Amino acid sequence: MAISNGYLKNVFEQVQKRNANEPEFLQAVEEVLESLEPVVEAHPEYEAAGLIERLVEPERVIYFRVPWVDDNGKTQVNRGFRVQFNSAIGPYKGGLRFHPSVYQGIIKFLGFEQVFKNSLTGLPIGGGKGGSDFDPKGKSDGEVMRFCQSFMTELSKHIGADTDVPAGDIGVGAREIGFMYGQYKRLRNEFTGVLTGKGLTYGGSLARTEATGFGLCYFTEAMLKANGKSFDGKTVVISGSGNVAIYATKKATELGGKVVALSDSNGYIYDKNGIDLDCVKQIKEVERKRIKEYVNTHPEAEYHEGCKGIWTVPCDIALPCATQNELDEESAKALVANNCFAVAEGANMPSTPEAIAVFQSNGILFGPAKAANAGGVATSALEMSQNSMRYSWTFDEVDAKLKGIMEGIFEKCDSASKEYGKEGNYVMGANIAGFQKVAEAMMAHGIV
Ligand SMILES: NC(=O)C1=CN([C@@H]2O[C@H](COP(=O)(O)OP(=O)(O)OC[C@H]3O[C@@H](n4cnc5c(N)ncnc54)[C@H](O)[C@@H]3O)[C@@H](O)[C@H]2O)C=CC1
Ligand SMILES: O=C(O)CCC(=O)C(=O)O
Repeated sequence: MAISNGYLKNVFEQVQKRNANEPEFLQAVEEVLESLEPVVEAHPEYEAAGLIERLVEPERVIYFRVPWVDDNGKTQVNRGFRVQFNSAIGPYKGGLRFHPSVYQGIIKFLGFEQVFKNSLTGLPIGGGKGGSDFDPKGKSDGEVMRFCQSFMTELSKHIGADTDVPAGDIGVGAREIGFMYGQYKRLRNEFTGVLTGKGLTYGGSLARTEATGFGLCYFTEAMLKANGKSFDGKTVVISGSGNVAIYATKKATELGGKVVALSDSNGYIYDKNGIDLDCVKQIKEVERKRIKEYVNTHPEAEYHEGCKGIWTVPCDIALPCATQNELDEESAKALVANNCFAVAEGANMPSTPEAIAVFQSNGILFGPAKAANAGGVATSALEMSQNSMRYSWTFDEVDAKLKGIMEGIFEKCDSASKEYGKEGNYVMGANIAGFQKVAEAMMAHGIV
């Protein structure tokens, strides 16, 4: 599909010119603008207000030096970013990613997607994202701490509980959030909900750790139910083995599915008996080792080098939970050939546009990331609410709210797809439903 509406086409050409070296950002913008054609045609006032031109431009991009000293006494310098994309409906909200592949284009694509995702949750949160090209892999706890302290020393000038509330993403888990929170508190002398994903002893929410993976399964369950299907007795393949993949595995199993494969950036494991999640958690969360360790204690399982091969494992339901563009056209065709009937994205933008086209033309139920993985940020917003109230809900209370939010998101995607004559196209549904609230707020605020 290409953009045919003249106004949107012009805007996209301008975006291409201005961001020529940021292919991931262009990919994310193009998909949204394609979806918005019927909405923009129904609302000529958006063009008059330059709404789409403003929507594709971040409100603010912060780029900073992060110097730190390694265990050998050598000074290292990384790049830090925070993209405050859109605050029309609430304070900027979105994770921080620490990975060597991070550059401005990755953070901009993530920040842009976050705007629509956060809107879909129905909660008052705007969109932002940040991170660094720092690689926590192979670093000591002391090195990670010194990096996090340096990163927060600059970031603290730009964030706040009512301004911008970062959280985790790839490479940023409980350890990193703890170090950053400690530094923020020390610099500002404030105990405040400035980060989410915090530890339970200092303001974190129960169920935030599980939320993205659980939420993905709640969304998928709602999508399956609306189409007369369920997880029960189904074979499931999940890529990644980090926070999202681990808790998606847990919930998919609780819902009756059998998860037979997981991966990391080196390769994938296949266990026909169903993945032993305690073993994966020990390898990934405690020992911080590679997924191939799994076969040492599970000789009946297989390990294969290279992460792309995971999509050739026969399954009914596929949940990509690793990283952007990990599932390409060839992988999508392999899933179709093996009779996979549903794909839902736990990672951000894991399927290439060509892969999505394969799913859609083969009638595969497809839950796009903005909708399907919104459970993490939704629960972060619940953490913000609990921090403001100086109160903590129980695990079951948070989990029940999360489930309700994910079912609500599916409903929004489904009804927007129907309203615009594209029933079952949840990509369009998510983009349109996420856009509507942001657009109305931006129109109300005038040209800002
Ligand atoms: N943590 C959260 O709450 C949320 C995360 N996400 C997205 O979910 C994805 C995963 O994030 P987390 O689980 O939080 O990160 P994580 O750092 O806990 O885990 C990432 C996992 O993906 C693996 N990985 C990285 N590149 C890979 C590749 N090319 N092939 C296979 N595996 C690969 C890593 O080895 C690691 O196991 C990312 O796209 C992130 O943006 C989306 C919504 C919320
Ligand atoms: O919990 C959050 O604020 C952010 C989660 C996130 O980074 C995401 O939704 O991609």
